[in-house]
Amino acid sequence: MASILCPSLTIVTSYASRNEPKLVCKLTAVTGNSHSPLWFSCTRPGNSARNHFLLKSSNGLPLNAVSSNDVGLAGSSTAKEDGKPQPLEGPFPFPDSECTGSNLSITVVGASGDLAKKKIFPALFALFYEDWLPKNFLVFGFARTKMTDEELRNMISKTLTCRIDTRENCQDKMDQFLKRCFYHSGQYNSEDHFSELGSKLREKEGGKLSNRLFYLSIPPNIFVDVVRCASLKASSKDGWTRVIVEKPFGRDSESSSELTKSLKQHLTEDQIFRIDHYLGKELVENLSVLRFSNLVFEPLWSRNYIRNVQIIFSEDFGTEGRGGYFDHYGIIRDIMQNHLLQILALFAMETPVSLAAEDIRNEKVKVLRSMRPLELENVVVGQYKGHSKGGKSHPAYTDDPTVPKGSLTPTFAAAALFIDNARWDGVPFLMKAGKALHTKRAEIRVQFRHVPGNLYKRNFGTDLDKATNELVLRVQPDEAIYLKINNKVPGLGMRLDRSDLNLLFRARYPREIPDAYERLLLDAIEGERRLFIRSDELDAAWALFTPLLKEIENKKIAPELYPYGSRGPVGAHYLAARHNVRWGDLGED
Ligand SMILES: NC(=O)C1=CN([C@@H]2O[C@H](COP(=O)(O)OP(=O)(O)OC[C@H]3O[C@@H](n4cnc5c(N)ncnc54)[C@H](OP(=O)(O)O)[C@@H]3O)[C@@H](O)[C@H]2O)C=CC1
Ligand SMILES: O=C1O[C@H](COP(=O)(O)O)[C@@H](O)[C@H](O)[C@H]1O
Repeated sequence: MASILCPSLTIVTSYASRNEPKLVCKLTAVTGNSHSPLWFSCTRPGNSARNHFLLKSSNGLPLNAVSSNDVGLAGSSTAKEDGKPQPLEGPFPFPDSECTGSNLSITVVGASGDLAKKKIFPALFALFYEDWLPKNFLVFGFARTKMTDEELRNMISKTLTCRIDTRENCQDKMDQFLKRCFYHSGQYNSEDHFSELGSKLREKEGGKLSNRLFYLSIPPNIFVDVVRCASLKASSKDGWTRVIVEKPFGRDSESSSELTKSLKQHLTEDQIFRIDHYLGKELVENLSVLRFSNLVFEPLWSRNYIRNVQIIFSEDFGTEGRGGYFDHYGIIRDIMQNHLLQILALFAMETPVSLAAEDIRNEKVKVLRSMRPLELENVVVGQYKGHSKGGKSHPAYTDDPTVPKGSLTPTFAAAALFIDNARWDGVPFLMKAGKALHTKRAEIRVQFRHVPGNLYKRNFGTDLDKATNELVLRVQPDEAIYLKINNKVPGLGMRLDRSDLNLLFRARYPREIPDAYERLLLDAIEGERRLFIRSDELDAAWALFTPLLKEIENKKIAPELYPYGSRGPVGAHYLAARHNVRWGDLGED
């Protein structure tokens, strides 16, 4: 029995959040302005647990409703400056509901590129596969490369995968998905070509109300052209238009604010979704849950109990194939200024007023603005050199033909940062990021202070640091949260040992963890901005790093060379030692 009473009852798009149990759908029926919650069984013919309508977004706003912030382009928006959720006032449009038959069109600009193939199309398919996309959706690829729809489908099909636990209908689902994929070839700065795209979108949308999402998976020098052409010629006339922008968002404060200014000539801030895919990673989402929903952590979350925090990123491969891009940016811009700094801000923020996007982003900005300017003496830079191991030889960074000979661009950096506020005064936040290291890993390590007057002091030997508790959030691979504690070795003597209280996600939750791009695409579709970067966050992040980057470049600081596949430059250890810190990842492979 289908129990969605669509046309006869005006139902606000207040959907059960994707984070809530899916078997119960809470619908809000509206008569005039009053909201009367109703409980519906969401059974549909041939239903499965995943076939439910998703009836409330996680920020409490009507899911997929066209917010007044979204409609139209710059100038026509009535967005409130503080970005607070708008009060719920009827009547509400239902742009993505089955009730209105409205349409969602997603255009991947740069569809022929690496990121599109590797991440975006597979993430869209995964969302479709798991029934997260609205009933009427279209995917368009746009790029200069000449391709037919069929060729695009063929290209995409090579990277689609199904969730392990529900493999049965995989091929069917792929076929259904690919039928919704189309391609248009054009120049990125041609209004005519975007006008053609707009016509094709209209034709496929079949006159339904349309919401349009553009994903800019292209080099940054063409962002503004695309936004101009798309907003003039291919934006939605009756629904929302949103644009996901990939990093890099400039390479310093000036270029970043120039980019923001140019984008805002065509879009309102609420239409711009600046993506940082680390914010979409499962364990980064879990950081706030761990802290704010467990009594045992939040009281310890300050200088009173935390000795230092380490945010570590390493890759066991070099810039293979991306040397040209990378040399213009370097590891500080590529990883630290965005991914690691975003994690730091989430880690260190005060409790937000609510989980609403603006409340969280307000707190993150405060952290970024409280940070002490980064000094060169608190930074170590490195670059990998060629190395042979086990009969295999690995090239140096400067062996990459797309990298200028003699390049000083860092492929490794370590930094000590400080937040000059009451909670974190004096606590070193150490960051380390590097390519071509011995392992691939991203983690957050929290080292706690020594136990005052520790009764077991003499059982630890001379190195009390080794006996302090350490909390580790392993973002990847093998997502885990573990806490290092001290315990007694069983037996008649009193020997102490260190063990892990270990939540290994793969063991506890056998289901595959969604890719970060799935979460972020879905959020953009839902209009949930919590995991996207607001322009003032971006300004604060650049304000912190720009003077340091300029100093490194002006002074032509030579990076310390480290062998491909090693643990990076020793300078990183001296830096940590100067702040009485020992890198927590040293003892682990
Ligand atoms: N690849 C990755 O893992 C990651 C990428 N990013 C960011 O995502 C965006 C896309 O990345 P990626 O897919 O690797 O980029 P690509 O270099 O693969 O470029 C994407 C597409 O843009 C077009 N293009 C490339 N260079 C130019 C140019 N100079 N002028 C005009 N068009 C060009 C090409 O399409 P065509 O020739 O058909 O028009 C290409 O297929 C970039 O901003 C990147 O920084 C961010 C994180 C990770
Ligand atoms: O943004 C980037 O991220 C990737 C690493 O992403 P991950 O999800 O695979 O950890 C990095 O390789 C790339 O240089 C950088 O631009």
